[in-house]
Amino acid sequence: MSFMQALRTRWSNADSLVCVGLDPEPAKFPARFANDADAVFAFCRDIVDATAPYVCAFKPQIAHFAALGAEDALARLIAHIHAAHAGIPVILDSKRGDIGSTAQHYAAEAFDRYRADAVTANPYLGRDSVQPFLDRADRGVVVLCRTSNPGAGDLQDLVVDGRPLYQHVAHKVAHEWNGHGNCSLVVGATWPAQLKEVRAIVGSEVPFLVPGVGAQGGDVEAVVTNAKTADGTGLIVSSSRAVLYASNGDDFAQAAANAARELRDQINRYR
Ligand SMILES: O=C(O)c1cc(=O)[nH]c(=O)n1[C@@H]1O[C@H](COP(=O)(O)O)[C@@H](O)[C@H]1O
Repeated sequence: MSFMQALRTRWSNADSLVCVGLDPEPAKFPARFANDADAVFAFCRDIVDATAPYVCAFKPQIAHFAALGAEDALARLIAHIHAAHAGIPVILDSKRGDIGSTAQHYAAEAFDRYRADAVTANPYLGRDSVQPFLDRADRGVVVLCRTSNPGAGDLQDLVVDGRPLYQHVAHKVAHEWNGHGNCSLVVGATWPAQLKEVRAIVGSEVPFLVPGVGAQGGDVEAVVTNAKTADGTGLIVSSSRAVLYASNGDDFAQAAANAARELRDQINRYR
C-alpha cells in the first residue's frame, strides 16, 4: 500500500490525525532505563506500543538517533512498527536536500535502509534535488514549506515575484512536483494564518505535516479550522516531547497514551 493510501486508511480507521514524533533524549527517560544498554530502542518501542491506537503515523527524527550512534535502534524501531502495527505509516524526519546524485543515496537511506513510508525533504536546492524522492511513487515526500521555528520567516517570508517564498514552494509542490500524488507539505502549527494561505494555494489533495503543537505552543483549534480539508482530514498533527515525556515515572507509557488520546480528541472536536 502506498504512503498516501495508508495515511488515508489510518485517518479513517483510527479516526485520528495525530502523529507521535519519536525524538529520544536519554536524559529525559524514566529511571528504569538507566542501566539498559538498549534504552533508546526500548523506550521508543514502549511509547509506540502505548500510543499506536491513537495515531495516524509515527515520525522518528533521525538526528536524535544518529547523535547517539543509535542508527541500529532506529532501524529496529521502524521494523517493529511495521511488524507490530502494520498499516501505520512511518515518516522519517531527516530533512535531506543535496544535488541529485547524492540525493539518490538519501532516498535509498530513507526508503531502503530504514524502510520509511515517507521522508521530510528540504526544497532549497530545487526540483532535481527532490526528484529521487519524488520518483518513489509509493512513498511520501514531505517538503518543508513554512516551518514552525521562530526564524522561519528569515528566508521563507522573503518576497519573490510578488509573494513570499513559502507560497512559491507550496505552489510548485502542489502543481508541478506532485505528478505521482505523493507530496505533502510541512507547515508549522505556530503559524495559523500561513496554514490557511497554504491550504488555499494547494487545495485538498496535499496533506500537511503540522509540527508545533504541544512543546512549541501551537493552537490546536486554529490549526484544524484553518488547514483541514472539506472532509475533515488533510492533516498529520505531530507532537513529540509533550507525548514522549508526559511523565518520567513508571507510568510514562500510560501518560504518553493519555496525551496522544487527548490530542486526538481535541483535534476531532474541530474537524
Ligand atoms: O519536519 C519536522 O518534523 C519539523 C518541521 C518543523 O517545521 N518544525 C518541527 O518542529 N519539526 C520537527 O518536529 C518535532 C517537534 O517536536 P516537539 O516540539 O517536541 O513536538 C521535532 O522533531 C522537529 O525536528
